[in-house]
Amino acid sequence: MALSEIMRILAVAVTLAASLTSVGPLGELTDLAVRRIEVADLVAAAKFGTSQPIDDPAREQVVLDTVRTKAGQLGLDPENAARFFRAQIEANKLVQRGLYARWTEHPEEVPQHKPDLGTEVRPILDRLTTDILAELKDTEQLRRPTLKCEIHATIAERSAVVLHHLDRLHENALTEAMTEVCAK
Ligand SMILES: O=C(O)C(=O)C[C@]1(C(=O)O)C=C[C@@H](O)C=C1
Repeated sequence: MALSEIMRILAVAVTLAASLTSVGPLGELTDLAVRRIEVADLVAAAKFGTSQPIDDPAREQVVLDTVRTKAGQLGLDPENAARFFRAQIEANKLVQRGLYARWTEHPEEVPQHKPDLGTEVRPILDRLTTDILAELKDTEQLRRPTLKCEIHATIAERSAVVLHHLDRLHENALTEAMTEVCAK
């Protein structure tokens, strides 16, 4: 097979992989939870080796207040939305703690680039808040405490682990993040 042919097939494969979402009606919401978990790596990189603690209750309050306000504007139950985001925050902290432990033991794995929390990382989390709320709205009818929802959540979560090549730390964080998905 000619090299140009191989390159063409590779390009198609990469495009397909990039456009894939996790499986089922909760796939997109699950992928957004994964993105938020992956941003935890940046949060950890920003904070590690500084005096800024992993737990920042004031920032959590800001995140959750924003969630309640925007959820209300979308016609979502503000407290349910806040509960979902509390799980996202717990998942984020789980990753940060895991990476701190890893980097303390293996300092050579500490990222070279230290992003700025305020100007680089939190704006990404803020954009994800908007995207996640829109997806919570889109999946509102399905997300009830039913077996059907639990099955879709499990399918989406399992496929996300494979699709995004999550290691055990990020897989555990995703499980944490999805605890409230069917608890409408
Ligand atoms: O913004 C931070 O400092 C974070 O660590 C992120 C985050 C979050 O998930 O939104 C997680 C833990 C903190 O307590 C506050 C917020």
